[in-house]
Amino acid sequence: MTGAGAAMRRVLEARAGVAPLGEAEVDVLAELAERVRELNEAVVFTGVDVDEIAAVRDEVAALTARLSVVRREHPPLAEARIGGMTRQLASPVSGVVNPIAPPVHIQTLPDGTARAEFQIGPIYEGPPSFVHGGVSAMILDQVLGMAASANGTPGMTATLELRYRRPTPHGVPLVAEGKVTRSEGRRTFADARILGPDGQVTVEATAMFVMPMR
Ligand SMILES: CCCCCCCCCCCC(=O)SCCNC(=O)CCNC(=O)[C@H](O)C(C)(C)COP(=O)(O)OP(=O)(O)OC[C@H]1O[C@@H](n2cnc3c(N)ncnc32)[C@H](O)[C@@H]1OP(=O)(O)O
Repeated sequence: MTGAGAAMRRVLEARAGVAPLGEAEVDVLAELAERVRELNEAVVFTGVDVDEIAAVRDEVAALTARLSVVRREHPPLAEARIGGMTRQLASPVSGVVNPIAPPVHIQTLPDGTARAEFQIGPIYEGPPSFVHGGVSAMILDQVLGMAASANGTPGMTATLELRYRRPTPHGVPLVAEGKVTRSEGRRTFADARILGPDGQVTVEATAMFVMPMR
């Protein structure tokens, strides 16, 4: 087997026998990830002296060693179900147990819209006081992908076109929403956007998803 479809099928088969995380485990890992997000921001913004930074560095290394005593072979794609959708716990965008995820909690509505109300912290800054354009793209890709999945036509992102209309501020409430516009065979097209706190569109996106065959 070759291609993305075959590769993903192989991985899914390998993971098929792995028990999903229980809710208690998800909850405590999500709390740990939240503490690490706070740590990430503290690292970026700390003003303590060099000796204190070195001491914290060593403590963090010791904590990493403790967690690594037992290591999973695959990221936890726990199949806890919310609103009929599989939760991607380790997603770098929406995964609650992934400390590099903002995270953005995306819900799918009965009309097929994927929607998230979220806030981006200052460590995702690109231009001063605004969200990095790549971070906006990442969030929109995930929203679009979830809309495609909710439509019953999931796929790999084949194209993603962004139009940055206005800068997206960080540290304020934002909304991302997307919906499938049409589906043709293995191809699904969807539109999405990010809205600022004033309700104005900051970024628009159009994507095409292709369900891989090979
Ligand atoms: C579970 C909970 C929630 C889940 C929610 C999940 C959300 C996840 C969101 C993030 C998703 C990602 O990051 S995905 C990762 C980033 N994307 C990738 O890595 C994709 C890499 N590319 C690929 O693997 C491949 O190129 C594919 C799968 C896109 C297409 O390969 P393929 O399966 O062989 O398809 P192929 O026969 O070539 O093409 C099929 C049809 O689509 C057209 N087509 C294919 N690619 C393109 C293209 N880039 N631009 C235009 N058209 C294209 C072809 O012309 C053809 O049209 P016709 O001849 O039929 O007319």
